[in-house]
Amino acid sequence: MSPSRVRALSIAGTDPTGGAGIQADLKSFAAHGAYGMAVVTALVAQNTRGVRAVHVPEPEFLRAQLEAVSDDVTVDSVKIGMLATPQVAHEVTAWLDRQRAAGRSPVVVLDPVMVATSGDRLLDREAEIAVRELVGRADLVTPNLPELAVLVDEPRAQTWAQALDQATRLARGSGTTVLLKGGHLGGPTSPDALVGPDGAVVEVAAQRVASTSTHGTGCSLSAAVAALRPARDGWPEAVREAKQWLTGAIAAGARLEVGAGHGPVDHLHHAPGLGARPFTAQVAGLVADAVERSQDLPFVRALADGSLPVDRFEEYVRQDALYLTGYARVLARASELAPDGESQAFFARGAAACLDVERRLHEQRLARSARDGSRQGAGASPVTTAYVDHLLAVAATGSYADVVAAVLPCYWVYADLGARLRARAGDLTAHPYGDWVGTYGDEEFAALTAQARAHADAAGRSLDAAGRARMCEVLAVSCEHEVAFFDQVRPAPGPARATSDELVNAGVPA
Ligand SMILES: Nc1ncnc2c1ncn2[C@@H]1O[C@H](COP(=O)(O)OP(=O)(O)OP(=O)(O)O)[C@@H](O)[C@H]1O
Ligand SMILES: Cc1ncc(CO)c(N)n1
Repeated sequence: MSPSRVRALSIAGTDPTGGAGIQADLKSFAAHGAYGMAVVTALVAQNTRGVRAVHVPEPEFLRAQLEAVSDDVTVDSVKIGMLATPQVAHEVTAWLDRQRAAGRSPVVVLDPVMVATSGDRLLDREAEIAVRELVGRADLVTPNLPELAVLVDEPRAQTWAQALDQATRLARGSGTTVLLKGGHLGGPTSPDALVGPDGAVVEVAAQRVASTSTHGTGCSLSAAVAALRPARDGWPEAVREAKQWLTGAIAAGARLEVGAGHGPVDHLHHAPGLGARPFTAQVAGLVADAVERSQDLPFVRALADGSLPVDRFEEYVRQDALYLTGYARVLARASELAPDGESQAFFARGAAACLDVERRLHEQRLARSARDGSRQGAGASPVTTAYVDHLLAVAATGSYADVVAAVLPCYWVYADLGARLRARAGDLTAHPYGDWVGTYGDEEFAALTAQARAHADAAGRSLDAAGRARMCEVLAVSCEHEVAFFDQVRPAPGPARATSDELVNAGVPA
């Protein structure tokens, strides 16, 4: 059996701020599914603003690290970065030669690092010659324009055509494929080109991103290509994929908020679910705000202290029953769209429970009007209609995630408000609306709400930023409707404190 992942080794310097060097290489390997390993050539005290100091361990220690890896692990791919001194370059060259002599031939990508993005040197002048020797041992070398100039021992190219000409001579002379990086040219695009030893040129175009998050782009790109190459057909395939990933990583870099200089790229930008905050954590503030505003409404205050006239409570319950029939349809739609059996069953049970509640409320109303001849009241109010229409619109046009976000506030706002009212109301046995408060403030409803939140988080996990934003919008609108729903009933002044007899059947059971 072949191993499940490409085993990739970075031989490079460090960046304690994690944007360049070994640290960037390991992230880049992981971002492309490789198993990452690292041998340190130099310890660099640097950050996004510049290099402060470089410590190069003894060459013997570098050799010991390299041997520790190759004595034990089959290396499929090697990325070589900062070499610092001629001695370091010679050690790496000698190790590669020993690997080849032993019949091992990992893919070798050489990033001829000479200067950091900040402009600081990372390579001795004398080491430049030693790096030229290494080019011939690599399968791919990835110079930027200044590095290419050093490798061909000529002045820096001023145009893309001059750069291609230098790259062609380097490839022919060394027998190594060159990935020429145009990042330093300026202009609206950031073109790169693969130049083969036979002179064949494959250009890999990419949009230039207006961003200062370019610290370690060269490291990250060469590591990505090293991770991809053993699992792809050729250099063009590996480079195109890596470039596309890097362009996204540069664009997402600013949001990391790392450092005040040239910031790092976001290596994991293409895995939005990874490490991102759960959806419910993202919207918890919105829901808390809706609960705050609801609890201060005249209707809710009067409900909590029991001063609400019973006809006002009945009006609320009537609207709630009308709402629940619509809400049940939307829960059924969530069940229909659900990605797995558990969520399918959860929302189907929710729909059935709502219809049970609605039926009970309806029967109580019929019984009451038969008994005392009271009016049954009109149909759905504009406020109720607006809420139900919002839910039905999401159900008709939205994704499963959208529908789950839309139905969530009905659970969440009620559960949190119920818990507060319950705490505020004290002993419910003597409370005129004790049934209602007890139902929404109880642990069972809190558990259902926690499950609904978990389903929303699961739905949000695999979404990109736009999908998440849609969920947030839909939930925010539902929260507004929740508040408006409570606010539609004004506790009219009046003596009508509910009698216990009137209220026996008025509660809303779960
Ligand atoms: N602003 C940008 N937008 C898009 N791609 C960019 C941008 N800047 C650099 N790149 C790409 O990043 C890769 C590395 O670019 P560059 O030529 O700057 O290498 P480098 O100088 O070795 O990088 P570094 O020293 O920062 O590690 C190239 O593929 C280049 O096209
Ligand atoms: C260790 C190291 N390698 C490469 C670069 C180039 O960005 C850097 N800044 N640091």
